[in-house]
Amino acid sequence: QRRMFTNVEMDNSTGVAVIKMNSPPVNSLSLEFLTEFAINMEKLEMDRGCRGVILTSSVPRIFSAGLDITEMYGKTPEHCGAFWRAVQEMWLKLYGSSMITIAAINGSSPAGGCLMAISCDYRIMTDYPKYSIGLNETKLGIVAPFWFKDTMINCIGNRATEHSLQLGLQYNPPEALKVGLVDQLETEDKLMTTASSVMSQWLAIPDHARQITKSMMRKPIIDQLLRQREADVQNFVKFITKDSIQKSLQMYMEMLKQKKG
Ligand SMILES: CCCCC/C=C/C(=O)SCCNC(=O)CCNC(=O)[C@H](O)C(C)(C)COP(=O)(O)OP(=O)(O)OC[C@H]1O[C@@H](n2cnc3c(N)ncnc32)[C@H](O)[C@@H]1OP(=O)(O)O
Repeated sequence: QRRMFTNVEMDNSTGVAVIKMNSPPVNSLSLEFLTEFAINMEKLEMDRGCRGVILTSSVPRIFSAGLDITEMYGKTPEHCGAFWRAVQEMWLKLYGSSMITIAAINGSSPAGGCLMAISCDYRIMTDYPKYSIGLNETKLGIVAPFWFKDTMINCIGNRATEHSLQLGLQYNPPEALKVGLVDQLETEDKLMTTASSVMSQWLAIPDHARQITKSMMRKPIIDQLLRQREADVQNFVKFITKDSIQKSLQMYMEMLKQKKG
C-alpha cells in the first residue's frame, strides 16, 4: 500500500486548499515525498476552483527538516539524479504556481524546508524561540544551488543572502522576521486562522493581475533552471557522489544521532 506523505484538504467554498506535510519524525523530503507533493500541486493547479494553498505541517515542532539526507548518502548516481529531478520538480511547481501560496511555518525549517517556505508568496511563522529557519547547507559541507540562492535573494535581498548562505545561518522567529525571511509571527493557536485571514486579503486581488505580476517577478529564475535542468542534475550528481562530500554527509548524520543520544 502506498504511503501518504501529505494530506490535502480542499475547501470548495473559499477555493483554498491546505496541504499538511505528514511524514514523521521530521518531514524530511524523500524522493517519494517530493514526487507526491509535486503531483498534489499539479492537481490543485489544474483545479479551476482552487485559488490558494496554505502549506503547513502536522508533525509537532517541525515544518520540514529539508531534503532527506539518506537519499543523498551511499546512493547510486542514478538514484541521486532521480532524487534531484524530484527536488527541481517540487520547486518548479511551488515557486511557479499561479495560485496564492502561504506558508504557515509551525516548526523548524532548515535547508530544503526553508526553500519550500521562501518559495511561497507569504510566510507566517509560529513565534516559539526554539524554532529556526534558514538555508544551512554550508554547515553540512554542501552548496545550495543557484536557484535556492536566487529564491532567497528574491525574498531577503543580495547582501543578507550572501551573509546567510556563507554562514549557513538559521534564524529564530524574531531574527527571521527582522531579516525578512518571514513576513509575520503568530502564536501557535492563531497560526492557521491568521493564515486564512491573510489568504482572504490576497484573494481579494483579481487573479489574472496578481498571476501575471507573480510570473513577471519569478519567471527569470524559473526559466534559467528550465534551460539548464539536465546540467543542474549532472552538477548535483557529480558533487554529491564525491568521496569528500559523502564523508561530510556521514559526519553530519552522525552528529544528528549523537545530539539525540
Ligand atoms: C549540491 C547539494 C545541494 C543540496 C541542498 C540540500 C538541502 C537540504 O535540505 S540538506 C538537509 C538539511 N537538513 C538539516 O540540516 C536538518 C537536520 N535535522 C535537524 O536539524 C533536526 O533533526 C531537526 C531540527 C529538524 C529536528 O530535531 P529533533 O526534533 O531533535 O529530531 P532529531 O534530530 O532527533 O531527528 C529525528 C530523526 O530524523 C533524522 N533526520 C533529521 N533530519 C533529517 C534529514 N534532513 N534527512 C534525513 N533524516 C533526518 C535524524 O537523524 C533522526 O533519525 P534517528 O536517529 O534514526 O531517529
